[in-house]
Amino acid sequence: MSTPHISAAPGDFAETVLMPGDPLRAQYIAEHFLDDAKQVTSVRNMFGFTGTYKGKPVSIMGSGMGIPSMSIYARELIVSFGVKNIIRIGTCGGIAQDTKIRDVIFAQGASTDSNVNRARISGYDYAAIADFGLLENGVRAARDLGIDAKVGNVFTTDTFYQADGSFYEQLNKLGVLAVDMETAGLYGVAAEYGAKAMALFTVSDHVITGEATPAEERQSTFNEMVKIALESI
Ligand SMILES: O=P(O)(O)O[C@H]1O[C@H](CO)[C@@H](O)[C@H]1O
Ligand SMILES: O=c1cc[nH]c(=O)[nH]1
Repeated sequence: MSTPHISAAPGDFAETVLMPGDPLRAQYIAEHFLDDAKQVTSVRNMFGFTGTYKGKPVSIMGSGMGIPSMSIYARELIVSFGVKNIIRIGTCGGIAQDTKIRDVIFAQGASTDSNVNRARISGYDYAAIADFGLLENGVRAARDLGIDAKVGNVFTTDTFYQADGSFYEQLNKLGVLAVDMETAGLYGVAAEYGAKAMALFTVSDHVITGEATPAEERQSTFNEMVKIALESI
């Protein structure tokens, strides 16, 4: 079976798919964390893999950057490949003062400057939220691993390079923890097509203080988040 953006056979994807933005991270996770991983799609180099983690089937696939890219893959995975749970594992920019680089953040809800969710309900605001069960399992897995993760509202933006940095101060005043570029779209697609979704991130940089994770540390902090996501399944 093929969709415009995924070339795989029926049954090639597990019911649960972990989605980092970067397809090479998907490959890294498949190679380092899964048993018996096999590549199931590579259209546009958006690699997808299926294997097992502690005996449980799981797939990993890149989402690309931004709501449009994530929405295409999430919709095709759910509607055409029977995927039931999508867990985004990404990086984010910290906003809240007590959000530090390397922290792990769970997106309980995702506000956005995108119009995609309003378009789903006649122009009204839609509260894009994580599936509670996936969120609960994720937070529990983090606790069990001794990782002090934060849980709260994030902001999904279409604009990585904001014209006016004071925008982040407004988000900060409203208690928004961090910024990413896919989560509100993922939560909307999952709701529309009857699947479950949840997102967690590693803070790679702080958009107010300018602090950033040194390149050599990015992999190890990223690994912690992957472990949380896999243990939560
Ligand atoms: O690390 P990923 O998952 O790609 O996530 C973040 O990084 C990208 C921007 O650099 C955006 O996709 C943003 O959401
Ligand atoms: O979307 C993102 C991800 C990381 N850092 C940012 O500033 N934005």
